[in-house]
Amino acid sequence: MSYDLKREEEVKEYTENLGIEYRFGCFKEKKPEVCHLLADYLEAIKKDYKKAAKVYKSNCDDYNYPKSCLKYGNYALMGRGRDSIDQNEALKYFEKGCELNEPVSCLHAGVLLTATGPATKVQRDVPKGYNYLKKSCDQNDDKACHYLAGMYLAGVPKNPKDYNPHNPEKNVNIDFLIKPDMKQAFQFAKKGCELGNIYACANIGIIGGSGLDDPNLFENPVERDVNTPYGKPSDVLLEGFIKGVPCVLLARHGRKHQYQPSDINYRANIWALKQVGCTHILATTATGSLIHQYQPGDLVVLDDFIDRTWGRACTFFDRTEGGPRGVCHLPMRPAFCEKARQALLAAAREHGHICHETGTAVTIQGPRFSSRAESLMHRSWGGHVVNMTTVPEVVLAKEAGLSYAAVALVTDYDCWRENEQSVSVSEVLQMFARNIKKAIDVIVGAVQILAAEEDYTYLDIHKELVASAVMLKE
Ligand SMILES: CSC[C@H]1O[C@H](OP(=O)(O)O)[C@H](O)[C@@H]1O
Ligand SMILES: Nc1ncnc2[nH]cnc12
Repeated sequence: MSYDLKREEEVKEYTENLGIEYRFGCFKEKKPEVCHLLADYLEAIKKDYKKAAKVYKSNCDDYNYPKSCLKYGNYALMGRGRDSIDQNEALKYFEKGCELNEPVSCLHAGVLLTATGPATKVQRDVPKGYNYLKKSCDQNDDKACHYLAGMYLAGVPKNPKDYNPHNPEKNVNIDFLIKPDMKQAFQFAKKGCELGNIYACANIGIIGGSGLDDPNLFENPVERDVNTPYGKPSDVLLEGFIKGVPCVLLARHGRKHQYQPSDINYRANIWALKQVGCTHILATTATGSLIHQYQPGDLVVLDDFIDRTWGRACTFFDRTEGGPRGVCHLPMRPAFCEKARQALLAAAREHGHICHETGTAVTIQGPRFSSRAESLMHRSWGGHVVNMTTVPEVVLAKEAGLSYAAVALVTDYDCWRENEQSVSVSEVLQMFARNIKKAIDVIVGAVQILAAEEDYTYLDIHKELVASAVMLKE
């Protein structure tokens, strides 16, 4: 029989019949999956939580139906369909659901057994709770993986009262049931992220340029030696957390600054960061100023570039084995991700650093600096700063569908000003060293801002743009 669900009477008749069918399947045919549907029906259509609770409970007790155990556990936790809240009763049902391999039950059992605080009525049992959480994460529950990452990140103290959440250095001598372990934390966060939990992701790649080749951004970083279809990146990746956000650090020129700008494997650098799960890249770059107003020591959040490089591999779409297929004609306006740019700017402002909102970088081939005539020409073209690395890095990050932005530190006035010495390496490095704190403040602040963002749709837009730019003739 078919129903016209636009007509009220027919909707009523349909739902009544549904109830009859479910009752029959549950009580007469004794089918646990139908009993669960009946309880859902009582809950959602009839809003009869007492009856729903009864059906979930008996379907768990008598038929061992895992989803009903989870549901009844939730009812006990919320006091729904019952006279009161009972965390221990909830735990009993979550544990049973977990033993029946229901991953969300494992998550809830694990959280109840490991949680602390005045509202907790369950006897804390961290090893047992850990096993439940691990089982849940192994069964691909993203929240359990994220929760485990948090446990390893901060460590789980034997006595929560000993723990100082505001001053982690004070915790080094306390007893831990689970010791802080960045490697484990990162692995769980990464899995949570791969399973689609954006809070576990916010995997931000940081490319440190000249002067920031080997910064001490993480406690206990984990080194990862990776390879890509395009070869090796400039150095190992350093994985760790910045204030709880999983990040990956890469030295653009290598940690010993062993690669000059045109020898950097930009493709491998970007691919490697994407490969380990980065959704964003924040980069630093030391730059010469091409205008009076941008003074040495200032920061500039780049918003455009002029490409004066040659011979650098500047696309992933070149039929490399393991790389993408097709021909990619990517629009370059805007060149940088506006969200990431705004995060850098906001972080600079928060710290009170002078930071220019926009800037066009002229990227020269190097390794030599510009001649005076070139410098004057770059000025006349509308360039604001000059460096040697933004191209093709920004282009490749965009092709990879990543959110990329760069903060430039002005280190010199290049060589266009009358009666002034030309730029030199020592000037660049000295200036960067004097201002390194600014660059670090901005990166660390932007990481926090980007990770707190709840709407990640802009990342989909980056990916869609790439997809729409590819001509596939295969
Ligand atoms: C060390 S002077 C020139 C060098 O500095 C800049 O490096 P990075 O962009 O990696 O910070 C500039 O682009 C040149 O590569
Ligand atoms: N003047 C300059 N030209 C090119 N790259 C630079 N990096 C820092 N200063 C620079």
